[in-house]
This record gives sequence, structure tokens and C-alpha cells, in this order.
Amino acid sequence: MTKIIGTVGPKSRSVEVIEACLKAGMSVARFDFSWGSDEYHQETLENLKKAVKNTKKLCAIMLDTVGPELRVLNKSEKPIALEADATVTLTPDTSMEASSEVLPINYANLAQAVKQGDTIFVGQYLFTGSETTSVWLEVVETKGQDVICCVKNSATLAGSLFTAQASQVHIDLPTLTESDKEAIATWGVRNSIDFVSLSYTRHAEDVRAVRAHLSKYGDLNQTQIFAKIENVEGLKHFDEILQEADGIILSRGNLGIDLPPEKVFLFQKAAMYKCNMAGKPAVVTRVVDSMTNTPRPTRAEATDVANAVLDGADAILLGAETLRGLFPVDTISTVGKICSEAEKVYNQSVYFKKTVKFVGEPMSHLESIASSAVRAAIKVKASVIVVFTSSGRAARLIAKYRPTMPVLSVVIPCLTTNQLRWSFTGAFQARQCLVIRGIFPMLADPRHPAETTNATNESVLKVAMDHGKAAGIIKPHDRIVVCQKVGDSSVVKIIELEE
Ligand SMILES: Nc1ncnc2c1ncn2[C@@H]1O[C@H](COP(=O)(O)OP(=O)(O)O)[C@@H](O)[C@H]1O
Ligand SMILES: C=C(OP(=O)(O)O)C(=O)O
Ligand SMILES: [K+]
Ligand SMILES: [Mg+2]
Repeated sequence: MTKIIGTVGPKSRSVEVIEACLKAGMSVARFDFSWGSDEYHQETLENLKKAVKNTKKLCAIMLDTVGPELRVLNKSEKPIALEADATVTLTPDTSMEASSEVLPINYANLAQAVKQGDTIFVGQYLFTGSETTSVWLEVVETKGQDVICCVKNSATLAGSLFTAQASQVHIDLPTLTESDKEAIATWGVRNSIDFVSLSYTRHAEDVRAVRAHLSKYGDLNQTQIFAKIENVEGLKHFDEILQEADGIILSRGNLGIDLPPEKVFLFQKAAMYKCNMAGKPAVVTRVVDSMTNTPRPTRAEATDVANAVLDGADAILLGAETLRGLFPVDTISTVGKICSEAEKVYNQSVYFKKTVKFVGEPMSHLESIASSAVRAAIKVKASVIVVFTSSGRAARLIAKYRPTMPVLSVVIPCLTTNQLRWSFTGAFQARQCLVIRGIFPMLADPRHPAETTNATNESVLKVAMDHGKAAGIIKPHDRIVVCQKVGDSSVVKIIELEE
């Protein structure tokens, strides 16, 4: 029921591998514009479309922005050896060649932002933080625009793309860069992206700016914004960001470097609790780094995945493991198996009570219906909850109460017009359910009636049940809870299946 987002790249872009990833449980594909060209990502996406068609498994698309990412530029791609206790200079002079003495960076104001004693981390793109290709630097002094640092550990930087992170320092670069705007306006529009994953979100205003940008591009007003919390600055403004965003990504890769290690777990628990209470999806990153190169996770990583589920995560985001890892498919299925074990012991009843109390009274009608549907489903041991929705709101509210059984979200398309052209909503809303724990969306045929009125017509409910049976989540004699509108009123009903 916990969803898996895979970052697609060199090791996960053929039709065959993507098909295997979908079958193993990937339901969202992340395209990271921190690297790769429009054409490269487009080629991967065309393969994804074929894989979706072949496997008949839905997959949502997430565009991940670059944002104010600091980079060390290594044009020659020659490995750079750094010795502990040596001195190295970070310079914005990008005409310099990277070497053991000088590292050119893409940011002119670093010297103004840092002070003596600050730490700067430089690592390979999608670093784990523990490999021998990452280095910790300590600022000794600044000279003009240059930052002179002492190397804290011996390391060899290899490859062309290195990201840098100066701990707890404000970087005065825009959160949505010009190249991000361009990527959304071209690649994003062309591919009707379901989600923007907004790197280094630091303020609610950052989310509002993306929302305004998206609204310029027709259908993209339906695109959801997931704020990536990657540093202490974003953490400080978490509550206001959560209000504005459609979901949150706890980007532990960067955050784990910005925060002292002993603080990471607490932030994770607090942030996920807030997301759960707000009924907004929470995504956790960097779970099984070691599976990038080995077929099994470490015990600590395996336990961490389970704990993320117990803490309330909706989805797990895989980075290096699927992008450049040797075992992309095994990683997805291993993480999926751990999640499903954790779901079995998740204390739903304690969580349910806590949520009802948090929401307080009077509840909105829809929230009251949604929570009642979950309660009824648990009491009658229903195998599935079927919910009708157009906006996805009812399905999200049901998921908020963390039912122990799958939620089949039957999305009914709605015809809308901007007075120039007709269009259907529904496809975005269905795919956007693919990041929420427990929801399994399907698109309904708008020509069918909600329920059978005579023996010959095919109803939406019947199609949904057949879908559930085919997926193995509905069996003969099962009980099913259905949440739908009849006339003007929302109803929850319980159905006993015969055969
Ligand atoms: N097309 C539909 N047919 C039957 N019931 C529906 C339909 N769309 C929504 N509902 C029900 O209406 C109520 C409001 O759901 P909500 O998701 O907020 O609706 P909408 O998608 O129209 O915003 C819920 O009980 C939901 O199950
Ligand atoms: C997912 C993360 O960010 P990036 O886009 O750098 O992979 C992270 O920091 O955990
Ligand atoms: K990124
Ligand atoms: Mg990051």
C-alpha cells in the first residue's frame, strides 16, 4: 500500500527495465532536471509510456527541479584527489580547471554567505554521504570571492557533477530558476506532468510562485506541487509550506547533511505527523543507498524503511538505487516487501483516534463520511473500500484515516470548458492518487451509470469490482464498503458479495 517513486535514469530507462519496475511496484517516475537534457528525459518518458501500455499499470510523472543547487564544476571529468588536512579553494571563477587545489563553483556569493568554521560538503550527484567520493570541508577564511577551506577527510571526487552544500547557510538564488521555468514550460507542458517536486523549498512563497507559473499553462493548473524540504531554512518554515503545498518530500539526502545526524529522526517524525494530520502525502528519500551496489540492504536501512512506514510515510522515493544502481528492480521489490510487513503492524486504531481528535468537532460532512467509511470497513472486515470521486478529495480523505485495506478510487471524469475548448478532468486526479498510501486509482467510463439499473447495462461499480477481482484484492463472499453520492447526499454502504 505504501507507494514507491523511482528516479529514472541510465539504469532504468529501457522499456524492459521500466516494465519490471512497474511490476515490482513503482507507481511514480521522477525525472530529475538536475542532470540530463530535455531530449534524454523525453526518450526515457516515451519508453515509460510503452511500458505502461504493455503492463497496463498506471504511473504518474514527477518533474524534479534544479533550484538553488550549488555545484562544483569539473569540466575535464578527471578524478580529483583531496588529502585530509590539505587546503583547497572554492572559487566562482569557472574558467579555472578543477584540481586538488581549486574547485570552481557555480555561485558567486559563497564567500559572503559563509564564515570561518562553517562546513561545506561536496559529493557526487546523489551522494550517500558515506562513500569515499564525498568530502567535508571546513572554512578557514574568505578572500574576495574565494573561500579557502581545510579538507577534513581524504577523498577522490570522480565524475562530472558534484553538488555542494554549505551547512545552514542562506543561498540567495531563486528556488524556481529560469531553467526550471523553461523545463516546466516545455517538457512539463508537453508531458502533462502530474507533480512538480520543488527542490530546496524554503518558504511558502516558493510554492505560490510555482503555482502561479503552472497556472499559465492550461492543464498544468491541475499539476500538484510537492515541496522538498532539504535544509534547515525549509524546516523552519515547515508549517506554512505544508499549508501551501499538495505534498511534502523529506529530502533526507541534503537535510541529513544540513542537520546534525542526531536531529534527523526527530524532524522526520514531527514532519510526517503534521502531514498526516493535514491529510497531505509525505514522501521519504534516501532509504537503501547501499542497494545501489549490493543486492541486499543493510539491517539499519531495512529497519529504517519499516520505521518510515510506522512514522506515517505515504511513499518512499528511490534515488541512486534506481537511477544508476545495479539492482533497480530488486530495490523496488525489497522496499515494497519491507513496507508491506510494516503496514501489517501499523497501529491503525491508535492513529485513527488521534486523527479524529485532532480534526475536532464539528467535522466537515465529507470528513465525517470518510472517517466513518474507514471505521465501518474495519468493523465489518471489508476487503476493500470503493470510493467515487472526481477531484480525488474523497479518496484522499479516506486515505487520511489509514484504512488497513486498499482503497479503490474510482475517478469519474468531468467535462469542463474555458469557453474556448472542452476538456476532461480526471486523468491527473487518478494518477495523483498513485503517491498516496493505500489508494489504487482507476478511471471510470463516463458513459456508464454509477450503478446498474437493469440487467443489461454495465455500471461503474461493477467495472470497479471486476477490476478489484482481477487485481486479486476482491474475492467471492467479501464485504465491500462503498462511498458515493446518491442524489444530493454522500452515503457509505456495505455490500456482501455472493460469488
Ligand atoms: N461521480 C460520482 N458519482 C457518485 N458519487 C460521487 C461522484 N463523485 C463524487 N462522489 C461522492 O461525492 C462525495 C464528495 O466527494 P468529492 O471527492 O469531494 O467529490 P468531487 O470529486 O466531486 O469533488 C463523496 O461521497 C464521493 O464518494
Ligand atoms: C531527493 C533528494 O534530492 P535530490 O533531488 O538532490 O536527489 C534528497 O536530497 O534526498
Ligand atoms: K533536483
Ligand atoms: Mg536533494
